[in-house]
Amino acid sequence: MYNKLQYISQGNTVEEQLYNIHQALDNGCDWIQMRFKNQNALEVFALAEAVKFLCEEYLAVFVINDNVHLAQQLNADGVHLGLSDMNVAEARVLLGKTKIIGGTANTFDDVLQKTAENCDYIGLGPFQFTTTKQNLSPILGLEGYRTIIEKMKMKKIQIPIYAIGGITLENVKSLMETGIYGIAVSGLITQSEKPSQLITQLNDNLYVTI
Ligand SMILES: Cc1ncc(COP(=O)(O)OP(=O)(O)O)c(N)n1
Ligand SMILES: Cc1nc(C(=O)O)sc1CCOP(=O)(O)O
Ligand SMILES: [Mg+2]
Repeated sequence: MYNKLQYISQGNTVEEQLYNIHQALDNGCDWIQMRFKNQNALEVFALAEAVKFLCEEYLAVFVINDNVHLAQQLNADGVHLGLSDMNVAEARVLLGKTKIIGGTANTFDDVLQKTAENCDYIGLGPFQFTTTKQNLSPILGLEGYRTIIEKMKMKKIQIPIYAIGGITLENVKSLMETGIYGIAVSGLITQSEKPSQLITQLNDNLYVTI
């Protein structure tokens, strides 16, 4: 099954992105989502080629945010598609059955739609306010996850749910208790001064054996 911790990359230049992604890999992340928004195509391609190589070297999953054609061109492991990106069905035709296609949700109706589209996982957020992404959907908070996960259980929907948006180490235990599958984080890992210790602590809270 999928890793329970996703690192969503950040950085304003190819160099910054590569540094942050390399650091995440070096300190134990094994699922990288390359998220490099509003850049020119050549820079994005150059970064994606380098990240593909790094992820192969570290045996990490390599997912590209938004750009299905780039994921196809580089044979990435998958893509993450938001509510205003290419639809899942079209991406599935381009990428095929074996690639990972994740989708964004903010409401239970979004979850129903992503499930109907046969997404492989859902990024449900935002958990709380974050400056990493502009134009956030309404903030869910713990109660928002509890409500949506409960509705999923009633409908016997079992698609893996990743919480995303402003997540800190202190939030992980209570988020997992809502029934989510895992978490996706960006700033927490990027800005950490002790990334190895942080990633170990995150995984300790994510892979809790009962
Ligand atoms: C795991 C995960 N969940 C949600 C998102 C947000 O995707 P999207 O809504 O397309 O917004 P941008 O990331 O494109 O700004 C994500 N990237 N990853
Ligand atoms: C990429 C993204 N999508 C979100 C959503 O709510 O769909 S929140 C978000 C930013 C996640 O970064 P950080 O861990 O630094 O808050
Ligand atoms: Mg997107």
